[in-house]
Amino acid sequence: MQTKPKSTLSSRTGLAGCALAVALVLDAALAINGLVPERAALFPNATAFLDTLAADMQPTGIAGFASGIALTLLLLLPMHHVYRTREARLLQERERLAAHNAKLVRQAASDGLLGIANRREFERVLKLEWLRAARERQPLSLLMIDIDYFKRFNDTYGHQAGDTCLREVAKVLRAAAARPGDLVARYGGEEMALLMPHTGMEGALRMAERIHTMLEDRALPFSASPVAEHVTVSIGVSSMLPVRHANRSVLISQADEGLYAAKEGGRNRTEAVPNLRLIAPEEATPLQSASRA
Ligand SMILES: Nc1nc2c(ncn2[C@@H]2O[C@H](COP(=O)(O)OP(=O)(O)OP(=O)(O)O)[C@@H](O)[C@H]2O)c(=O)[nH]1
Repeated sequence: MQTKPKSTLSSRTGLAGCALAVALVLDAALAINGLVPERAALFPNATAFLDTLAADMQPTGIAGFASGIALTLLLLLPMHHVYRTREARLLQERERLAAHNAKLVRQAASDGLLGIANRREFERVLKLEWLRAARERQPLSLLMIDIDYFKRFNDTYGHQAGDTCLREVAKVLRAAAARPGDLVARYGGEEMALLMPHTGMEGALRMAERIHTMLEDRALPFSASPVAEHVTVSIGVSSMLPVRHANRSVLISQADEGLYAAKEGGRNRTEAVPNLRLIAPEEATPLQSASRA
């Protein structure tokens, strides 16, 4: 004896699916037989096939509908898998390109030999920091650092040793300038620059002294140097309170002047030309006026 299937959601859905399938098949059969009779004569086998299919669909019921679902899933699952795999591959590729792009940006901004910022990056950051300092009414300082008698160093030890020396000095500068906003850059040849936002003349002079001390401790041998047994540098310092529309190149030219004075004064030393106050007096806060007095 046959038991009646329980009226569950799945059996009702199965029946609905079956009814839909039958309806579709009958509709197709009617279309061939009724709507286009002259053409139906050309497809007697098709009509017979549809009749058989419609007849077959009825007794199979839920099983027919389930197998339809299974067939659909069998087709959809591999498609889903292909889609997910392709999506994962695209994500990987996007991450790889982003990393490569970041590397290119870093390379474009840094000096290939020393691994510090290059001149172009220095100019870019100087512009930003100048405007920021003007907006925030904060001092901006710059050290221009030049290795003493570097031509003689190259002549004595060779160019490769000269390159190593440059790298070591750059390392010392990076170690000395520990604040996140500080920027160490190769300004040209054996001349390097250290830009220090939020730093006044006093802090800049302290930083210069720290560099001399660290180089003394590092003691890179330079027996042919007329000023010491080790590699030394001369440093020019400039520090100012920028205003937005003033020419920022004055920060560089003042540091250059200081550097020239340090060289003239015997090298292995720091010189600073008097602080040029670029901030307009009416813009200064009482605190700044006091610190500048
Ligand atoms: N090895 C090496 N040498 C460089 C590099 N860039 C510049 N130089 C050398 O640095 C030297 C700079 O010499 P000068 O400008 O005459 O100055 P100096 O000999 O350091 O003398 P003072 O600065 O007056 O103490 C030159 O011999 C350049 O060839 C570099 O990337 N590698």
